[in-house]
Amino acid sequence: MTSDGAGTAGAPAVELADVYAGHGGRDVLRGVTLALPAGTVTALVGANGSGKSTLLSVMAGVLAPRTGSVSLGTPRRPALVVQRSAVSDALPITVRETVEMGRWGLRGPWRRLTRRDREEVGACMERLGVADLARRQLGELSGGQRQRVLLAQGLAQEADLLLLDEPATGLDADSRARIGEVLEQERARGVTVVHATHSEREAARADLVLRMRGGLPREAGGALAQR
Ligand SMILES: Nc1ncnc2c1ncn2[C@@H]1O[C@H](COP(=O)(O)OP(=O)(O)OP(=O)(O)O)[C@@H](O)[C@H]1O
Repeated sequence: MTSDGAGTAGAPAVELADVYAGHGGRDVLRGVTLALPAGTVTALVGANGSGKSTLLSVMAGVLAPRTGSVSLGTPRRPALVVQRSAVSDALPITVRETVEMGRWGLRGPWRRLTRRDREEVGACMERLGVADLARRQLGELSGGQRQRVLLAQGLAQEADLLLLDEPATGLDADSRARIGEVLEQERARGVTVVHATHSEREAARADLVLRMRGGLPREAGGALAQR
């Protein structure tokens, strides 16, 4: 796979070179080479099990490639927002505490949050429409509410690279629209966004579409489809 737009929209935010990676000794990604331009939105599409989450984990640095290299164009850590099903219902934690955890990478877990941290946490909850749930336990929320809280936590990290695993799957129309707006806002701020999706409509709004098949992103959506 190549990303023809890499030279036109600035330096790559993330580059993979001949990456093989997987789980339990079985490769899911098989020779992935790509460069995603900074400040763009990329949609990752493909069937269940095609490797979208695996690719996001490799970009986030939480899954090491067996071979090949991953380089990020920014010294700041990327923010990875996992699917809500990957987070235990049993965690005794409130919505506000969950979003505050997004600041730990900036402050460290045991340091008091600053006023600016608290303001940013509040702003992120507002953006995702979960501010009125701040005192509720994460485990007692609906799936869609929890997904929005996890995205708020991702935003609170103020990362340059935002990696989202199906952020809008299973959400109602209003919530999907809200998340679409948030992705646009992040892009306008210069953040590079990569999101896995099963929605062709959501994918059509992205600058670049990568279709996972056979362990490779097979298609670049006709190079970088500038909007
Ligand atoms: N932690 C794990 N341990 C073992 N195998 C895994 C693990 N995570 C994923 N896999 C396997 O890796 C393959 C790719 O999974 P991955 O979750 O990356 O696909 P996906 O495209 O994100 O799927 P979906 O659309 O269902 O979320 C699948 O065969 C899956 O069973």
